[in-house]
Amino acid sequence: MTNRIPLMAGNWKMNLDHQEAIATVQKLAWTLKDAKHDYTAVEVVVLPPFTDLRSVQTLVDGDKLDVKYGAQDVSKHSKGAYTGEISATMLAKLGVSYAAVGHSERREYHGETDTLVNDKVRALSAAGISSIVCVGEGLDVRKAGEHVPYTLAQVEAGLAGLTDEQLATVVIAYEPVWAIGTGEVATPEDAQEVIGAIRGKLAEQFSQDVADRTRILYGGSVKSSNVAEIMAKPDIDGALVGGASLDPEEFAKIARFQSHVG
Ligand SMILES: O=C(CO)COP(=O)(O)O
Repeated sequence: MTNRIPLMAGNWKMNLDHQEAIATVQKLAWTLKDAKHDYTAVEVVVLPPFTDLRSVQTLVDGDKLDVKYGAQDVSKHSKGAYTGEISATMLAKLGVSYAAVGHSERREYHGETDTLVNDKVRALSAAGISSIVCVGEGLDVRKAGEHVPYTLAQVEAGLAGLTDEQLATVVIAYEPVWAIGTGEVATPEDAQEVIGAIRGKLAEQFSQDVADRTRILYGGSVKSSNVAEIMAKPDIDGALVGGASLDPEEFAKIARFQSHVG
């Protein structure tokens, strides 16, 4: 038995300003309260744009909400002349619990590499923030049947040289690029194949203990209608949800996936 607590994280991407963020998190928290959601059984996290974080913090602290929040990216640098960057310590000061790193959109549009991902994980760990390290193959790689080795290489390089202490703050999200925002969800079997392989890789690269305790999420067109079958797979510990997380009632249903299981 493992004690990996399922994690449902909503990546808002570049959507919802700080006022919309307040309304959305309020609605999410109320919906989950009505459903008597047990946050110790399924952790619920939102990843709003940076400009929303202070407002979300004020709401969460003021109303003592159990919803956690995080960032979609972070700088590898700790401070200084890095125009436009946001440091892990700045995020920690805003009560941020998680930050995504290496999202495929950042890899594609901002040239983010596995080496940079590795530096960002280190910076976040030093600030006490959990990384959600995103990996996953594009359609060409999938078609070539290379999706497992491709994704495992991202894991290997992204986490290279990390200590047990640094790994303790890492969550991995497997997001096949062809399933992001396309409505084309990987089958639960596809997701389990790669996520199971990632867990095997963690055992080989680090230890069985690290493999057993690290949470690995699936991301790519997750909705309330498909989350339960994805979560039924043994190695899948949660979901990184894009579009569907912008609707707080839909995202609450995703977090309540167990109530859909027979
Ligand atoms: O990229 C994603 C989450 O990080 C997935 O996005 P969608 O859920 O919109 O496919």
